[in-house]
Amino acid sequence: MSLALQNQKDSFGANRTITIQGLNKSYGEHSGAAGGHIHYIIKNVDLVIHGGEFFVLLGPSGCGKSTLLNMIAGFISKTDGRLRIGDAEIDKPGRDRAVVFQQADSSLFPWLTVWQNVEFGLKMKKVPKRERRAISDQYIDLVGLTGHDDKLPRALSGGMKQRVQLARVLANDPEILLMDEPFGALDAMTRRTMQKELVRIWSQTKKTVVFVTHDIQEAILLGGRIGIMSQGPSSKISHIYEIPLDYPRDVSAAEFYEYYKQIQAHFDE
Ligand SMILES: Nc1ncnc2c1ncn2[C@@H]1O[C@H](COP(=O)(O)OP(=O)(O)OP(=O)(O)O)[C@@H](O)[C@H]1O
Repeated sequence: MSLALQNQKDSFGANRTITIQGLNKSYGEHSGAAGGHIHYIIKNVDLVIHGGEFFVLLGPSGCGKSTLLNMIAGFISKTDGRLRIGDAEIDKPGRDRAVVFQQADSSLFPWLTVWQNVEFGLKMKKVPKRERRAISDQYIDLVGLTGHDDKLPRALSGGMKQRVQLARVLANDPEILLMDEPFGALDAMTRRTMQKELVRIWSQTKKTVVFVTHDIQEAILLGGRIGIMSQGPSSKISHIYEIPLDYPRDVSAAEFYEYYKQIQAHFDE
């Protein structure tokens, strides 16, 4: 492991803990027969995500997973409650967090090559060119894109673009990676490859990962813990499953299927 990655690995700890207490999000106030009520998207969310853990938010479509992730990102303001990283209350985006979106296309600059996209944030931070190149090369290598440095995004497959997005985010060295169904637009085989790669990258960098999905199998493949969000409105974390299986995980293993059945039954209740 390179020195830069080792340093990142050594630097995580309690200051990266995400603590959420009584968090509410509502949009607007609507009149009702009883004289008015507030429409809550999420209500009374309590959750602690530890520094360095791989935490999955799993729930049905529209329950509020992206809303919660975007609140942690600082893109969406809370209505009330507490949301902290370490001791700091979150009320805006910060360099400690980065978001990986489902559509890599909308986050990459089409006129920049792979390595220019990856080094972009470093350039904005005025990191010297030689250092930028070294850091970019390191992350291009980490995501398995060595040899594709000079290609433009239009010459890449969907999976490769998602790797570029990941390398760019990692090059900025955020402490927390917020991933919103990042593999949702990929075909099944590429998706499986990317899931394996993400586990490998996470185990090397030990970033805190908060990963949103509505796919139970993906949640069990990736998550150290899985927080189940209830159907909205007024969604909350209804249960947390610990998944103590070793990585890489085998979807055909009996233990894997046991977790699948338990979680499926949770949604069928
Ligand atoms: N700006 C907004 N104003 C009003 N309602 C909103 C706004 N943004 C999101 N919502 C509502 O909040 C709810 C939760 O949306 P969100 O995108 O967080 O769900 P999700 O679980 O991520 O869904 P999916 O899995 O389909 O992406 C939805 O009912 C949505 O219509």
